[in-house]
Amino acid sequence: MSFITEIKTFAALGSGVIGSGWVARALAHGLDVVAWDPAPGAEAVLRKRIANAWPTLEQQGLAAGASQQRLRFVSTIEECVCDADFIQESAPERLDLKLDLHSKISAAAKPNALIGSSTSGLLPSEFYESSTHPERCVVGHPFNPVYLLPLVEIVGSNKTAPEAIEAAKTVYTALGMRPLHVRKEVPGFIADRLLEALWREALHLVNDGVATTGEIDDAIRFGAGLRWSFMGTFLTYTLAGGDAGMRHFMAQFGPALQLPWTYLPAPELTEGLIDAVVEGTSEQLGERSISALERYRDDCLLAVLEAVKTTKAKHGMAFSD
Ligand SMILES: NC(=O)C1=CN([C@@H]2O[C@H](COP(=O)(O)OP(=O)(O)OC[C@H]3O[C@@H](n4cnc5c(N)ncnc54)[C@H](O)[C@@H]3O)[C@@H](O)[C@H]2O)C=CC1
Ligand SMILES: C[N+](C)(C)CC(=O)CC(=O)[O-]
Repeated sequence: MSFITEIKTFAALGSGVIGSGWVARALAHGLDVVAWDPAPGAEAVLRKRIANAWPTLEQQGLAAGASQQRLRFVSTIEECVCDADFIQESAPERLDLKLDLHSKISAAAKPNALIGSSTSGLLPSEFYESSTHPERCVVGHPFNPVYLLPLVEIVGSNKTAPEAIEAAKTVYTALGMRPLHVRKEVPGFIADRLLEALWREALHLVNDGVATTGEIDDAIRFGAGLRWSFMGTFLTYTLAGGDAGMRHFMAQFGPALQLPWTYLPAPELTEGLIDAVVEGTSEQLGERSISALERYRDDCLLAVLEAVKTTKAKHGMAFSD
């Protein structure tokens, strides 16, 4: 089985937060992009989002021929996918919607064009159930902002060909990403399972009046958040065990896992909790607009990515090591 891995035309279905991020990444990599989104006014919103991200992408370095003008917005699913070499769906997270959409996308697509879904947690065996040529269908779960963060989790369904996983790795790598194959099809995959555990505990802390949303964000951004950009929890805790390493760490801190530090089940999403979270984050946002905050986030991420890259190079490591 062979799949297209030399991509000239990238199709994006759904152009919200994530779909627009894919479009920006693909355009910055010098591809032609065809996009479709059924919402009224979606094209204008998409072009505005791309324009907001473009200065960051220019700073990072555009591929030869990269241009915002190479985006074509079309009015049907079929027009969007029929000539595409690679297809990425970023539609709302609803099983019924994705099932229907993928049966239409896959019927109109070239049979050897890979199809990726941005889903954060739906299972590909379920929503690719009625797809044509399901052997080329995968999840390609990205992280926001898609045009800067390299991680993409690749998850196959029970019908995905192993060659399609390898081909998807090739395509996403060519788009400047760092693919991670999630070998078991589990809800939340790897990354969201971790992020959700943190998010759930954060909501408990707000709900219990222990901390405000700003204080919790401070606890992340001045501590573990800084080291997470270059070292994961397992290696970090190996260092926390001193010269004796992880075995000593487990002996010293393992028993704390039995203490009631975490709640595990999520708190009930009462109106009170929702208000506390919305009010807390509005205060954190202050007078800044969402696009100003996006530009600020992008500048910080560029600086962190550059610093990590330079430092890894000093240690003889590639960025993806
Ligand atoms: N927002 C996030 O942080 C992340 C979201 N994802 C995943 O990306 C996907 C999209 O999420 P967002 O971009 O956040 O949502 P969004 O709400 O920002 O965008 C969804 C877009 O899909 C469009 N849409 C509505 N019906 C559609 C249909 N039938 N076909 C195609 N498009 C349709 C909407 O008009 C909207 O523009 C979801 O599967 C989500 O789980 C993945 C990673 C992160
Ligand atoms: C909130 N979310 C589950 C949609 C988040 C993601 O899937 C990844 C991210 O960008 O944090």
